[in-house]
Amino acid sequence: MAISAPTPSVHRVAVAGASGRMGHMLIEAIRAADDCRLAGALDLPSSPAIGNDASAFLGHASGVPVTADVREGLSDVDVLIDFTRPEGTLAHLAACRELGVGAVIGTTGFSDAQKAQIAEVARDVPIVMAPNMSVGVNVMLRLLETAAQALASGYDIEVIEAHHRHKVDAPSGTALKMGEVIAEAVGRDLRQCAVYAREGITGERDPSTIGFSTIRGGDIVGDHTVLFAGTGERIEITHRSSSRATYAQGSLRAVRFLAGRSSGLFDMFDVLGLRP
Ligand SMILES: NC(=O)C1=CN([C@@H]2O[C@H](COP(=O)(O)OP(=O)(O)OC[C@H]3O[C@@H](n4cnc5c(N)ncnc54)[C@H](OP(=O)(O)O)[C@@H]3O)[C@@H](O)[C@H]2O)C=CC1
Ligand SMILES: O=C(O)C1=N[C@H](C(=O)O)C[C@H](O)C1
Repeated sequence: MAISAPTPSVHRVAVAGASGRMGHMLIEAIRAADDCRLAGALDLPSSPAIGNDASAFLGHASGVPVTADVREGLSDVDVLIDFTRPEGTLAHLAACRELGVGAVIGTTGFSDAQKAQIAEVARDVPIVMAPNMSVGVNVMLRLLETAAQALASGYDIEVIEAHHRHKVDAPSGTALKMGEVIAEAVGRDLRQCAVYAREGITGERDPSTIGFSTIRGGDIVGDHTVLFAGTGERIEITHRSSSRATYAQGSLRAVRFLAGRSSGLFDMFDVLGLRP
């Protein structure tokens, strides 16, 4: 990890997916932060927000128009925060690489090949990527490691997640990360042991599996429970988000973390000092 430019006092931040649920939350959080300034706002050409002031929804003028021109949107920027879709994030990252702009990636649903492309871009620009930017979820990931090591045999492990009706990927990126952390802690390979659906005559549960259940409905912001079900007892570890503000605040912590870094792929364990 190379150290380059001095840490700027005000971080110039662009937001991709500027009119999405997280885009709005991020623009609001940037406005409230003394050390960050909105410096770019990207959205799809089909978005009705194109050409409007990015903060118009707050009844405020930031002076930053929403644009579909990625290079224009990144022309005066230190870090891009991207909560969009995998194909959008990858297109934005190509421009970040060209322009030397860092990235905070919250988008979920990447394939392994797409994750490898992101790692490749991180050789040239600094990137924080995490399926969940909240402090609580990242602390829960550490708790899960401990619990899974202690409960590796005799306990059936199930990951249950619930999200709003608009979510397009399943299981959530957070649920998958929880599965990965648990699988590693108990010495299994998630690609071999994950069970994503059950229907019909499934047979008895294979104790080496990690099961996933997905609920979609209403305006649920994001709930994750990991169940360790033994004989005569069960442990449930749950995180519930009641506001997207935690994701936005975590993203701004990631922006600050990237200042002065010139390359490397990091996650929220690095940002929050939770790396073992
Ligand atoms: N890491 C974390 O902490 C969190 C991660 N997420 C993840 O962030 C992502 C976005 O979530 P959310 O804000 O709820 O979603 P929304 O659908 O509300 O917002 C997505 C935004 O991205 C735009 N967009 C869609 N496709 C593309 C594309 N191909 N290229 C560029 N822009 C695109 C949308 O434009 P349009 O509306 O015009 O389609 C919209 O502005 C999801 O992957 C979600 O799982 C969400 C919350 C927390
Ligand atoms: O789409 C969402 O809303 C969320 N997505 C992330 C995920 O897939 O884990 C994080 C959070 O749960 C909200």
